[in-house]
Amino acid sequence: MADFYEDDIPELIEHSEQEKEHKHVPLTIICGFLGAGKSTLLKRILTERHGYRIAVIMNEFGDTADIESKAINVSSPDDPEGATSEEFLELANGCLCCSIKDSGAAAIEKLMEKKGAFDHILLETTGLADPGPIASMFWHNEEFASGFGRDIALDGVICVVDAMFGKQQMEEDHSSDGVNIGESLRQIAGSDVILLNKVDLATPEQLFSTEDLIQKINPVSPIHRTVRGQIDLKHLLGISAYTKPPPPKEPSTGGHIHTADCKHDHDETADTTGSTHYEIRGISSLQVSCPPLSRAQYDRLDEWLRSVLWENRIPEETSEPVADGAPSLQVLRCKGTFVVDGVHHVLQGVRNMYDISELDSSQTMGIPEVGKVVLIGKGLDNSVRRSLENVFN
Ligand SMILES: Nc1nc2c(ncn2[C@@H]2O[C@H](COP(=O)(O)OP(=O)(O)OP(=O)(O)O)[C@@H](O)[C@H]2O)c(=O)[nH]1
Repeated sequence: MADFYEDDIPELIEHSEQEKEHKHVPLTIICGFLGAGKSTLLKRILTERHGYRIAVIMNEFGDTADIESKAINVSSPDDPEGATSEEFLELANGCLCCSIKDSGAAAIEKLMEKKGAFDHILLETTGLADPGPIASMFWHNEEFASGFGRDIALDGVICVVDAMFGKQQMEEDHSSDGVNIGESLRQIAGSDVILLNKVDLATPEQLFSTEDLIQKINPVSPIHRTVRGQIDLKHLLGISAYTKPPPPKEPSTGGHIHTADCKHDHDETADTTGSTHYEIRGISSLQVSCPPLSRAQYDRLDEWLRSVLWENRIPEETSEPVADGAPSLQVLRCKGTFVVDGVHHVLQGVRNMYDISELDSSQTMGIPEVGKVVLIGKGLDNSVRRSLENVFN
């Protein structure tokens, strides 16, 4: 799959009224660390009675050369051995299992011919570690959206993390050398929900320290502790992560709230504005409070985002800072909510695409006037934080 950074600068997307009314099938991407429990989660979804009609695509996506055939034996009364699950298999619980030896795009095209037989698509990205390019494809890719993709809407990205080995996997990620961002870190950064799975095998200290690390990388996405992927599907499906404001941060299941009394490390700096900055192995996250904005400040914020997301530089810098051939400032994911002239807005971004939409008053209950902007990526140091804060001054 082509590197998104090599593509031309995209246009900010405008949505027509007709497009807004078009009924889409939501799609959820599942990524996760090796052996973390992705297949176990999918098998559970395919075999349990949950009342959802879900189509699951189990395949390596986007790689037509060497497609991994994923052996999940899904049995049903008609097919006790799961022998025919390599094509389409309609299961007793209403799920549609789609495990075809074909490119992911073709699989989805075939699936969409059965539109109406299911109401949600789950896509497992087995061999493809970084969910970002796939999320970009389903989210506002004009070329894709003019084909069968126009019937699909990206609902969210889920990352399954091994509670026992996840921290070690992140710390040993060899590609996180300061220039390239490690794959496991990209998965955490690009996800909207994180399942900390296999908690039955981990010690309380392992759970806390792994959650702590995940939160440093991605401070906005909820973390749920699971055993064999057991979780109410309402936390995974229908979350509208790309249209709704980021959820208020809840403590992970298990209830660990970070305080000054914590025994484990918090490599974070906080200032009086409520901004926080975390950094680990080449990837960092930046969270900046956003006061109610005037129209002029909003325009400045839009300009700032274009500079950072499209040109990999803050406006104060005249050229893109480069480290060993790669931009030293790169944003993988951004989210935000803020008020402009009394109207709530939501910012969503995947790599260098972003979208700012207005919320109507029915959606703004409980959302505070003081908003926030969260960026996750590389090179998000104090100069970036100060530059963003200047926009609000
Ligand atoms: N004890 C325990 N074992 C689990 C849990 N979840 C999954 N497993 C086991 O862990 C192993 C790996 O699980 P999979 O679901 O195959 O993991 P995966 O992420 O699909 O693996 P890859 O596709 O190879 O990356 C299997 O033997 C599962 O039975 C859990 O919560 N607790």
